[in-house]
Amino acid sequence: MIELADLYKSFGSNDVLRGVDLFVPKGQSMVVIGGSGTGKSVLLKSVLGLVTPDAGTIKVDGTNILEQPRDAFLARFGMLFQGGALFDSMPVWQNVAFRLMRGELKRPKAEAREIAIEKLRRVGLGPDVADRLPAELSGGMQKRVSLARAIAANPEIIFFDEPTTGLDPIMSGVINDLIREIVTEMGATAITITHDMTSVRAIADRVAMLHRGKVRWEGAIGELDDCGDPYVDQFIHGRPTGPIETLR
Ligand SMILES: Nc1ncnc2c1ncn2[C@@H]1O[C@H](COP(=O)(O)OP(=O)(O)OP(=O)(O)O)[C@@H](O)[C@H]1O
Repeated sequence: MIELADLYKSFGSNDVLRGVDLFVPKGQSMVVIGGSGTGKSVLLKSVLGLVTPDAGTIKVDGTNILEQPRDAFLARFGMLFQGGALFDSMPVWQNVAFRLMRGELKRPKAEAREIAIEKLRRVGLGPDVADRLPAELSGGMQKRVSLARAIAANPEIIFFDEPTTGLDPIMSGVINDLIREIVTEMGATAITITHDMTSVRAIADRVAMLHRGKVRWEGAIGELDDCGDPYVDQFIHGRPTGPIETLR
């Protein structure tokens, strides 16, 4: 369970988060939508400890993680970064096993490799991929490798940052389905940021829309289309006119 309460963050005069409240029940998949620059990444980075909020609390299973050393929390956590963020000079299996080869989760090398190969299989990649370099793979395959890395340490909490950016619609569908399957299978609590409405529908149990530094609407995916909020309605249909101001 992840609970953000009254979260504030400004950069100079730019008030990005202005009292964000968000509750993600254990084992549920929350997708955060909202226009460019509304603070979706800042929100995720706050939970990760990469950004320090100015005010508010972030509780994971009831503990305010802003007051705790972050290491214990990060060990329970997996992340699929936008763009994949693989290490070019490392073979695929070492990318997948990265966190199993150092720090708190360290395993013997042979075991780490075995886990990496098993996770690669889970995302539809054969053992032949293990010793290749990321640059030798297609974008879709790299995304699968990143997904395998995100789940390598069997995390209880997973964040997906724009998981389908740069992929063709079919590969996006494959990645969305994999994310949904894996989150369900692992019983993980997930937060995904995306602009891709197909992803939203494939991945979400619940949806939250950020607008002007607050959660404008939050509800079950089944309620999204008929939620009656004009901001949500404009966003999900991609209408250039409506209450959300746009630069033309
Ligand atoms: N480290 C930082 N220093 C200064 N400003 C920042 C920093 N990180 C984010 N911002 C600002 O915070 C605002 C929100 O950025 P953020 O990346 O969270 O938006 P987003 O909703 O994820 O957008 P997109 O959908 O385009 O990725 C932007 O105005 C951005 O310039």
